[in-house]
Amino acid sequence: MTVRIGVVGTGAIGREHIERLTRTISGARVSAVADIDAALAEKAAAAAGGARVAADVPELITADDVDAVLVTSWHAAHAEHVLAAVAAGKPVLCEKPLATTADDALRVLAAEEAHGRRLVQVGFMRRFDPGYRELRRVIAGGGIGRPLMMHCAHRNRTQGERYTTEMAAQDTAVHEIDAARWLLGEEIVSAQVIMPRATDHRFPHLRDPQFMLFETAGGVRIDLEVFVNCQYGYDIRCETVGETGLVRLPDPARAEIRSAGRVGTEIDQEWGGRFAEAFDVEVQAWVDSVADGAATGPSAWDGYAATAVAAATVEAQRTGAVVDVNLAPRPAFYA
Ligand SMILES: NC(=O)C1=CN([C@@H]2O[C@H](COP(=O)(O)OP(=O)(O)OC[C@H]3O[C@@H](n4cnc5c(N)ncnc54)[C@H](O)[C@@H]3O)[C@@H](O)[C@H]2O)C=CC1
Ligand SMILES: O=C1[C@@H](O)[C@H](O)[C@@H](O)[C@H](O)[C@H]1O
Repeated sequence: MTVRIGVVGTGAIGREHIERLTRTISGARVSAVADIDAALAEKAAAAAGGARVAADVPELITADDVDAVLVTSWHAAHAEHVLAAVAAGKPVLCEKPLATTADDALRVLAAEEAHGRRLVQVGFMRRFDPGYRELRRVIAGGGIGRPLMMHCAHRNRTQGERYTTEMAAQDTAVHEIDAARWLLGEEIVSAQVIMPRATDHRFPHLRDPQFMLFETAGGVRIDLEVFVNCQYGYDIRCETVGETGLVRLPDPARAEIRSAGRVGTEIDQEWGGRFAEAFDVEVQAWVDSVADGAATGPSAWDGYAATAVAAATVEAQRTGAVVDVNLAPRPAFYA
């Protein structure tokens, strides 16, 4: 079976996923695309080798030539697009975040549960990265004893003018929020944000960098530096300290260069390069799950829990206080 995919949003990651689906992934093809920017949609359709441009998003989602939906629109539109896919009974891979408010994410949970079968996978691709998988194996296997603390950093080279202070939580930190929940097997119960001196290399409206502090239900403390205009590259760090040792995310394997009196390796510049393998594995697993008729991977519950923590982090940015995260009870459907 070839899964026919409709892509909503043909910006940066939409185009990367279209190329991936067209050249790398087996068992799928992009049959239709939609974007509010018609010129971008036309270009993406051509790159997909003959996909059509849908009249609009609802037409794409309900079309007969679309078996499954890939949502790569802006974060604030995700919940609406996922709800439309669930209403049409179609599997959907939604780039993170699932939503920007906990209430919107809860609407997705309710709709999926009413449908009666899992349809939603959220694009937390770190769960498919070999380094993160190794971290999880070591922690779950007791290799560092009981985890106590986690130190993380999420650095982007630069961010454009559209990027806001809130997005540091909703769009950027949400990766580490999900990864911490997944690595530790515990929910996050509070968030706090401390603002260091701001870099001059940013648009004036943005607070950058930010220190975020989280606590899990079991008392693990997590510190996360989000610095999205660090200038030097795309740098993702994660170290978990346990009672008997620590485990640290490896840098991706890169050849060692010795030249001009120095020894070193190249630093990735963008997310697309750093997580290329993880994206390939993630999207292939999603396509396979659609063909098998049984959703796997990060669920709508994971999307909701991460959104709720990110929303508390946005409140903490504004107030400077420690903000509690009060998750709704986890439905048996997501056990
Ligand atoms: N997993 C990861 O590492 C990454 C995830 N993302 C996520 O992917 C999403 C898209 O990010 P980018 O591609 O960087 O943004 P982008 O701005 O380059 O592309 C988004 C596209 O969606 C379109 N769009 C927005 N709202 C729409 C609507 N209501 N209907 C139809 N089209 C709409 C825009 O016109 C634009 O072409 C974001 O949620 C972001 O968080 C982005 C980059 C990396
Ligand atoms: O998901 C991503 C972007 O949306 C986000 O804006 C960046 O900060 C992240 O590094 C990238 O992985």
